[in-house]
Formats: sequence, C-alpha cells, structure tokens
Amino acid sequence: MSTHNSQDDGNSESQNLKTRAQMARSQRWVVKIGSSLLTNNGQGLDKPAIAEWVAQIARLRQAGIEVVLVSSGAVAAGMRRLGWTVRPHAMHELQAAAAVGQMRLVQNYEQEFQKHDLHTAQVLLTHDDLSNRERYLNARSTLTTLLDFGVVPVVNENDTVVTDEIRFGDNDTLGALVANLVEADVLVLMTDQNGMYSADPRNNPDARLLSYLPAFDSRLDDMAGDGGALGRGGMVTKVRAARLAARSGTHTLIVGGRLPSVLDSVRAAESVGTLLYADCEPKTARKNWLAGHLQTLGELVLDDGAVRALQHKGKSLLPVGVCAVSGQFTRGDMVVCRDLNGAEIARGLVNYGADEVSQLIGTGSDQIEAVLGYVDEQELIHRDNLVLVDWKD
Ligand SMILES: Nc1ncnc2c1ncn2[C@@H]1O[C@H](COP(=O)(O)OP(=O)(O)O)[C@@H](O)[C@H]1O
Ligand SMILES: N[C@@H](CCC(=O)OP(=O)(O)O)C(=O)O
Repeated sequence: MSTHNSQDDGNSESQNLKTRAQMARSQRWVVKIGSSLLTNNGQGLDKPAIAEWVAQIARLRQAGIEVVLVSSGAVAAGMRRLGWTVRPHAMHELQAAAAVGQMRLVQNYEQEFQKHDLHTAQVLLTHDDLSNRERYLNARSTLTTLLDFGVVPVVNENDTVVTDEIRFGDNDTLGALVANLVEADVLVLMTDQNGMYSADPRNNPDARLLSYLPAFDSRLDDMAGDGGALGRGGMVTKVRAARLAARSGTHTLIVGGRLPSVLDSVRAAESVGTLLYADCEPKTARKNWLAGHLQTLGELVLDDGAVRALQHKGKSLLPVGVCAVSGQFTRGDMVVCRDLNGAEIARGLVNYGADEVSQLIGTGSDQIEAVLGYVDEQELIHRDNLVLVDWKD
C-alpha cells in the first residue's frame, strides 16, 4: 500500500521527519494499547504481546523517557475469564466483566514490568475525576509523582462505577485527556492496523496509509471509520483524541502494535504509522484542563459584539453581550458559548448560576448589584477561565 503525506498545506516529507525527530527526543509519552490489539481479536489477553510491549516501554524508560500507559482490555479479559463468548449489552454485566478483567490485566503488567525492575501503579479514572477541578489536580499530582519516582502508571477507565452518560467509552479519549493532564509531548495510540488509512482497510484493500497530517485536517473525518468488534471507537475516536491532544500541543501517532519493536522505531524517528501533528502552541495547564473538560451544563448565546470581543480582543464575557441562556448550571460549572447562528465559539467556567444569568441578560456590569442585590464578579466568564474553539486565544 502506498503512503500519503499532506502536500497541499505545504508540509513536506522533511517536515514529517523533523517532527518525528522532535518527538523522538521528547521526554514524556502517553502510550495507549487498544482492546482489539491486546486481546488478539478476542482470544483473551495476548500475554506474549504484552511481554513484548512492556520490554519496549522498559527500553523507553532506560532512554530517560517517562511513560504513562493507558491500557484497555479489562472487559475482554473479564469476558474470557467468565467464559462469555459474546460481549454483553447490559451495563452491569459489562461492569462485572471489567472488574474481573482489570485484575488479570494489571497482574500481567505488574509481572512483566517486574522483570525489568520497574514498578507499576494502577490508576482508574472516571470522567468526573477529570472534570472536577480539585480531583483533576489530584489526579495530575499523583501521576506526575509516580513518574518522578520512576513508576509506570497503568491507566484505564474505572468501568465498574461509570454510567452511560459520563463514560469515555473508548480509551482513545481517555489517553488524550491523560496526555493533557500530564502535559505529555506525544500520544502513541497502538492499534491493530499499521496506522490510519484513507479508508477502513478491513473493507477497502486499496486504502493508502496516511503518514503525516495536521490533527485538525477536516479530510480526516471522511476517512475515519468505526471500530472492529472488540474495539470501541475505531479511527473516529482516534482522530477526536488527536484533536484533544493537539490542544495542549501534543502530537499523536497512530501505529500498529504488532509491528516489531514499534516503540523503538518511534524513538528512532522512523516513519512508522500516522502522525497527526499539533500545529498550535502548547496551552497552560489550566487551559488544557478547560479544553478537555467535556461535560457542559448549559449554553449562552452571544451577540455579535460579544463574539468579536472574545475572538479578536481577548476579552472576558460580560452579561451585556448575552442574548439567551439555557441549561441547569451553578457558579463554577462549564458552559458553551454560541454565536447567533448556533456555532460554538468558546466554553468556560461561569461565575453565576443559570437563574442569575437569566436575570442578567443584556445588563451592564455596573448594574449587576442592582439586578441581583449582590455582585460576585463583573464578568460572566473571566478570560482566564475561557477557551476559544479555535484555541488561538
Ligand atoms: N481509516 C481507517 N484506517 C484504519 N483503520 C480504520 C479506519 N477506519 C476504521 N478503522 C478501523 O478501526 C479499527 C481500530 O480501532 P478499534 O477497533 O477501536 O481498536 P482499538 O481497540 O485499538 O482502539 C481497525 O481495526 C479498523 O477496522
Ligand atoms: N475500559 C475498557 C476499554 C474500552 C475500549 O475497548 O477502548 P478502545 O481500546 O479505545 O477501543 C476496557 O478496559 O475494557
């Protein structure tokens, strides 16, 4: 199969190699191993393959690279252990399988890493842990402390407690948010294909392997298909994850986990897999957190003046620029800001609850006290707590 670089935006093969060389020299990587790979297409955990990936990660550690491992496979391993051949639909059964399988998973990693004198730590995260400012900060300091001590954190979603509404579902998204969390330089998504192709290679034998594209290239949306029977999101969630990661300046590499010594190849800056590069400047940690904060509880519609103030003047959002409000939110919650056409332009942490904002629509900041009887802040959303959708703020 031929490979493909993005030519029309001026990125040449030399840029590709340059970015790969820069990635190879970087210090902190998040490596995600997907379900379809880990379970060898449903045959239970592929232990020899796990041993091989662990050996590769150990070599990265020896080279001074800090690695956070995000590993799927709990549900599949649990199903195997319980003798189930078909993935259940009922949430409680999936959660039971995950609880059983997670034990198998970490047991394997602990055993294998021990052979290389490396300690592991199990870190199970939920959406709430990353969307709550305090828990986010705790998760961040635990992970960075583990890295400081030379431990390899093994992260998965805390499947046994999450409900449908708040689950990541796929570990690509979790990997990207963990990359945001620890400010990783690289997110490596290891999967069962050798990278991302121009179409799903399972159904399109002529599909081309993509080599180097910006994560925000809109053509990726047409080329990304769904996942296989065991994986969750296919390339759709990998592209989405690359975009989340790019918001904090992290490059994403989608590579074939079965390629021999693939992580060594990445470290040698070889042109393996698909590099979806970040072409925006790294954000501060707080903005990263905001960008990855997926759960929003309300919406504000802004007039044209407010949109301009946010997009072009670097201003905070004032109540005078708000035309409509919806949703149930309180002070400190995340809300989406839309223009009059309904397009999302920003999201941020709001200083007033939904009822208060309803009363403040169109009000000058000097009138807040007169309307509410008190004033918390002059702004509805302070600039520091606001991230524009194009992330150029
Ligand atoms: N454009 C594409 N290029 C490569 N794979 C694709 C593409 N579109 C869809 N896929 C599918 O995505 C699958 C990998 O995703 P998934 O099954 O979710 O695995 P993982 O568990 O590794 O996340 C591949 O097996 C492939 O069938
Ligand atoms: N948390 C789940 C993983 C979900 C999943 O399969 O994700 P992915 O590997 O991205 O397709 C598990 O451990 O089974």
